[in-house]
Amino acid sequence: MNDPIIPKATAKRLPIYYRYLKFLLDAGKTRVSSTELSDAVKFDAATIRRDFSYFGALGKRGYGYDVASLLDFFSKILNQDTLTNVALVGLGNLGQALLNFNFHKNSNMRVSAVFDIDSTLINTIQAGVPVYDIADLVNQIHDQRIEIAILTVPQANAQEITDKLVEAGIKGILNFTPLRVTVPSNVRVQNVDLTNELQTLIYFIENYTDNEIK
Ligand SMILES: NC(=O)c1ccc[n+]([C@@H]2O[C@H](COP(=O)([O-])OP(=O)(O)OC[C@H]3O[C@@H](n4cnc5c(N)ncnc54)[C@H](O)[C@@H]3O)[C@@H](O)[C@H]2O)c1
Repeated sequence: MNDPIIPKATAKRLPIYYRYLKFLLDAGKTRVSSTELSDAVKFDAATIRRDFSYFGALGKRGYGYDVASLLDFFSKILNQDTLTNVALVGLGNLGQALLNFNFHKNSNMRVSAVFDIDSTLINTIQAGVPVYDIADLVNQIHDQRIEIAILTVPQANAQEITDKLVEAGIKGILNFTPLRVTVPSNVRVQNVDLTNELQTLIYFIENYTDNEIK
């Protein structure tokens, strides 16, 4: 299926909509209004209506949105129907935490291969996932057809490992290292920086009084 081209900000809100709609469905709710959704997910109702309109999902006045069909639609866009195997590179403090978490709330993606240079970790199974020598990265990722990697190595090794991931055919990298890695245009990098997030939160708390924050 060809995904519709949607604004990045809308795409970022999709998993949040998805989680809440799943919660509603599990709770036996069949429909939801944009106002109810707005209260739950804390985006204003107009934003939600605009977001949904990108998918051709138009709520009916006095009825709202049909939960099951929205969920079905979002799950296709978010690829929830197919299992996504993810590689984790760097099994230190942060890598261990992510591996133990292993996206259990979302049964459609999981870390299925770990890579490290530490000989005490290589060829062991950690949290049910095999740990490979970093020297095998290109071969393993290629053979296992893994397209997404989480990068939790020291900053000094980040670019070198990124280059190997690109060589192996990775399409997306969730980069936790502070380095803004360089990749070719066909590879997407999503940077995660908890310090930034915390600073942003502090800024909003100090500068805004209510929930006008998007
Ligand atoms: N984004 C954030 O909010 C955030 C938070 C904490 C840490 N970090 C970053 O995440 C990274 C990991 O942090 P940490 O505290 O887990 O570090 P760590 O030192 O505990 O772990 C690093 C791991 O990478 C492995 N490693 C080292 N060189 C490697 C290589 N060439 N190939 C494969 N594996 C290699 C090490 O053996 C170790 O297991 C760092 O870059 C750190 O700055 C980011």
